[in-house]
Parts: sequence; structure tokens; C-alpha cells
Amino acid sequence: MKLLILDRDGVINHDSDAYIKSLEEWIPLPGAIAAIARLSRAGWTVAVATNQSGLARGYYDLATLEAMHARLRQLVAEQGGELGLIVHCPHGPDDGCACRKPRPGMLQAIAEHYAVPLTGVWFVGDSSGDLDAARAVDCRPVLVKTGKGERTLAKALPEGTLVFEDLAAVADHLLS
Ligand SMILES: O=P(O)(O)OC[C@@H](O)[C@H]1O[C@@H](OP(=O)(O)O)[C@@H](O)[C@@H](O)[C@@H]1O
Ligand SMILES: [Mg+2]
Ligand SMILES: [Zn+2]
Repeated sequence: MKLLILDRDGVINHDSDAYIKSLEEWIPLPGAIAAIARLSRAGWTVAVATNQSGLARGYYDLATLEAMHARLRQLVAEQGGELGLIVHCPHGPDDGCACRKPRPGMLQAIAEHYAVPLTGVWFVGDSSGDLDAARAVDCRPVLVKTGKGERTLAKALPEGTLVFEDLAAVADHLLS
């Protein structure tokens, strides 16, 4: 099974230090929807693992988050693709959950859902927590320069991290 796991904010859609708090604020990055659709049409299963501490912080509710994800699925479907499982961590930094990145709980949940091993599966993110979560379960850490990627690139990267301009470039590589 060709499985690719994506972070959401800063990889699929624009991110903001003020959080993405509404459907109107959820704006796909250039080429991101097409990248997911291209991969899906080529037989890849594309899943998402996203921290959403804004829920715990009360910035938005679950219905709003689900509206964003319904819009994401709709946009991918309009380009002939299908988005796989979306897993989110609703907790805050002090909740001590197992799912908030850099903990790998969401990656493990995705692997269990599809009954596949995580070793070598690419996890594409824009933050250090994404890369560390990948390393924790032997996924391949992949950094994109969108979202917080340039800030992340300015720091030391986990061994083996691959770097791409954006999600479109990741798709181009995987489909080449
Ligand atoms: O990149 P993913 O995992 O899809 O989602 C990140 C968001 O949940 C938010 O995560 C927050 O971090 P804290 O949760 O406050 O540490 C901040 O970085 C926000 O700018 C960002 O929008
Ligand atoms: Mg992100
Ligand atoms: Zn959590």
C-alpha cells in the first residue's frame, strides 16, 4: 500500500500564528489540493495527522473543524481524488495526551486503521513536532518550506529529513 501522511496547517492550507479558526480562514496552499488529487489518482492513500489545540483553547468548535475537513474532501473530490483518514489531536499542550505531535499517536492510529507498518512511510510537515513525531515511529520525516517550514529549516533537522519547496514538489517527486 502506498501511504502518505500529511500534516495539515502549513502543508495543505495556509497557517497562522493566530490559528485557523473558521472555514473562511481555511485557505488551501497553491497546488496542494491538486497534489493530493494527483497522488490519489495514482493509487496513493493520503491521510492527515493534525494538531488542533485551538479546540482545547476554545478558539473554534468541532463542527467548524469538521466543516474545514468536509471542504478539503470536496475540493480533492472535484479533482478526481479521494482523501483518506483525517486524524486530529483536540488537546492542549498541557493535557499530556498521546496524540499531540511530537508524540506519534496519530501516526500510529493511521497505521492501525490501514493495517500497515509505519516504517519508511513519509510524513510531510512544516514544524519540528511533525518531524520528531515521524522519527519516533521510524517514518521518513519530510519538511516543506510552506507554513512554518522556513522557520523549522533554520533549526537543526532530524537525521534523514527530506526537504521540498511545497506539497506539489513532494507529489512531483513521488509520481516521477
Ligand atoms: O500543523 P498542524 O498540526 O496541522 O496544526 C497546527 C495548528 O493546530 C496550530 O498549532 C499551534 O501550535 P500549538 O498547538 O499552540 O502548540 C500554532 O502553531 C498555530 O499557529 C497552528 O495553527
Ligand atoms: Mg503544520
Ligand atoms: Zn491529543
